[in-house]
Amino acid sequence: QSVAILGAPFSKGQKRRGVEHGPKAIRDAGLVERLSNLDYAVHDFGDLTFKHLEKDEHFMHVPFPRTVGRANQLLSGAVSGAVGAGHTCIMLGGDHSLAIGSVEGHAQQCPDLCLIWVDAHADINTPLTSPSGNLHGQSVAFLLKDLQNKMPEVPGFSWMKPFLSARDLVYIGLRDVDPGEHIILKTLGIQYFSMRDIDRMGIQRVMEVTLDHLLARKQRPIHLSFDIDAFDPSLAPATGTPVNGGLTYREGIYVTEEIHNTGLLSVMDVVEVNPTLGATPEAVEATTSLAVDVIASALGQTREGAHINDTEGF
Ligand SMILES: N[C@@H](CCCCC(O)O)C(=O)O
Ligand SMILES: [Mn+2]
Ligand SMILES: [Mn+2]
Ligand SMILES: [Mn+2]
Repeated sequence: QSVAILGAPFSKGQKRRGVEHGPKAIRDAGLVERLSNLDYAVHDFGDLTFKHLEKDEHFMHVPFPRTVGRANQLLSGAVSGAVGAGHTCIMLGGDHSLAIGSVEGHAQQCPDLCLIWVDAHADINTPLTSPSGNLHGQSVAFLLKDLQNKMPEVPGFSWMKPFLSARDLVYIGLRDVDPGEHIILKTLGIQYFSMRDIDRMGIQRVMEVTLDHLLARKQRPIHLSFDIDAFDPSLAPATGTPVNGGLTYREGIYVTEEIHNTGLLSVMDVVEVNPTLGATPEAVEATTSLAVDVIASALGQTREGAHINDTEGF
């Protein structure tokens, strides 16, 4: 069992400073040690170096399209390489625009992958529907084949083409969806579980239906794209777009335990941790240690404990 850690210190998918410090903050919360204790061979590939392109005019109201596109092209190669080398890959953001490169690179190795998007937001705006222009709210639109007749050619993204089918995607945690996103979710018939659905069904049933929807026909690699703002802001305050009424700690851990138990997790993104946005050092620490907890849970840490055969003293 080997896990590769890839840091992606990148923030240009949105306008707030600080999210580029996410990878270091998550590492400083003890990620490598926690994973080593789980019996993984941990390969920390360090942080990617992203170039800020000089001339990078807006595309419509979309800022930094070429910088974001280039960053994702670089990340795609790194994720493809890590997966190709046989590692389970943990991508540390950085803002959620990084999922474009992460999922694309994963799909180069695993074209039949399925995507579980855990987030308060759908991140499925096109440049034409986006209220902000920020690319971290448009990531999924760049991945979906079903949206291509609705997507303009955005400068910086000519290196990729959409590969994902709407039926291979499930959302968990939605509670702040724009009108343009809602019509896309409905029109494409995308399977989603909003916070209301979680309230009605309970997280156990949500995971049952999610994994059945994605895996019943055929077992295949899972890409888990986990936006820390899926959690309630009381648990993850140090993030750029907090929304009240999010996942409890136990719901988030249950999601990752169930994904681990499929044995199919191949790449996990953990994004939108912004250590400069915590009101106190304790708020930052709560957010970064939560990120480490969900990664450890996705990689097999269990709440009931675990042992190896010749456990000490028994
Ligand atoms: N839907 C909003 C907010 C996106 C939030 C991005 C990330 O935190 O999920 C937008 O498109 O600007
Ligand atoms: Mn900074
Ligand atoms: Mn997101
Ligand atoms: Mn979000």
